Amino acid sequence: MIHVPIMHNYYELCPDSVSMAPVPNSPVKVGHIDDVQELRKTKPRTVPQRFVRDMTERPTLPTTPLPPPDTHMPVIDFSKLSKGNKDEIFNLATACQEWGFFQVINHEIDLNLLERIENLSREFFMLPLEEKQKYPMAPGTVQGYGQAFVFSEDQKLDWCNMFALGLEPEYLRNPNLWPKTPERFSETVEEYSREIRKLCYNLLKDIALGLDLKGDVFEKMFGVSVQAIRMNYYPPCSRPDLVLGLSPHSDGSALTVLQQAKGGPVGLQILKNNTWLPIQPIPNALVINIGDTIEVLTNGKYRSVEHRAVAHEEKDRLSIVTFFAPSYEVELGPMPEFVDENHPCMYRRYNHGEYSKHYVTNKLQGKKTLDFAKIQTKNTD
Ligand SMILES: COC(=O)C(/C=C/C1=C(C)CCCC1(C)C)=C/O[C@H]1C=C(C)C(=O)O1
Ligand SMILES: O=C(O)CCC(=O)C(=O)O
Ligand SMILES: [Fe+2]
Repeated sequence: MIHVPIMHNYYELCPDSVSMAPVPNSPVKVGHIDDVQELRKTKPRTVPQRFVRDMTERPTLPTTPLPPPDTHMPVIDFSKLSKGNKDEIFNLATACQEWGFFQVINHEIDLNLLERIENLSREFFMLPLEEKQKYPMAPGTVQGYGQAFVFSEDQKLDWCNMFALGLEPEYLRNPNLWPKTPERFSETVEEYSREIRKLCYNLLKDIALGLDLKGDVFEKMFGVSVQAIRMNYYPPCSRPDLVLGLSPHSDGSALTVLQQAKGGPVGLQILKNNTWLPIQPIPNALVINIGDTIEVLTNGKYRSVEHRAVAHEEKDRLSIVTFFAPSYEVELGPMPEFVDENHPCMYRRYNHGEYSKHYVTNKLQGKKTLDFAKIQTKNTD
């Protein structure tokens, strides 16, 4: 039996993969990070320089009319998957291969639960700053209230406040970071997480079937899966054309589940055919995306797609994101089913705990984090 300590920061978060011992802290100098909600309260017409992106990074903002229908993210009907509908499994496989993203409707999660988590998340972000700062995200760490993925004083900041918690396995939890207000916050997070976990296992089963694998292959492989939740709050910004809500990245998970709060503006954009495509939310649907783990396991057949969030001039936006990943003890690499002479092995084998440590100790920068696992091919030009 392995005993894993309670982990409070990113160095401790991933124990040494061999000894499972925590590795010592390292101070990270990130400079002053303005709280964007507080900045917004002063309604500045200019945004602080630290949020202003270089020209090449500035967003293209959603235009009217909206993009044509063939650029709409696929919609998967979970009630059909539940009945074992082969056509829907095929649609899911196509969505994973061609988009890396899809929206799930009829997901069987109580809409009242989605509404409750949304309301409680919003209530949390609306608390006074001093209250939220009782659960601080320490510099360089990813849990608590603040800005994650900031590692230097000159790094540009996202126009976003985050609140994140590690949920499973138990050792990821830091009880000091679980808010006492709003009331029922913690119980609702627990209930929500159980439902999302079920959805993830079900989707992984259908993803496996769509790949001609056994339905339980991922569940068996993942061991005691890692699960984390992050609430992202994007206040309105007077210059959304200059800032990013969330920097471009792919998710280091196997699957990510994104709930976009009702009534919010379009904010999520995914990189498709080298163009940033805004995603129109479908009411009550959940957005699912393929993370780096599935890209590696399928040897790149299914890819984790780069995405980002943009801010809006007048409206705020709230998203609730679940990251679902294998146990940190699991060794990953392309499955033999996806490697042959036409599909050479593109990723090395590695320990997911090591990948996680690498992921959370580097800034979000497109798909750069996955270089950790890529086998570098020689450039013959
Ligand atoms: C953008 O992706 C993330 O923020 C993220 C972080 C997840 C985590 C927490 C918020 C707290 C507990 C640790 C954990 C790293 C899971 C993505 O999660 C992915 C990335 C890796 C790697 C992973 O295992 O899940
Ligand atoms: O808020 C969003 O739409 C995107 C969130 C996201 O990509 C993330 O938290 O990893
Ligand atoms: Fe993401």
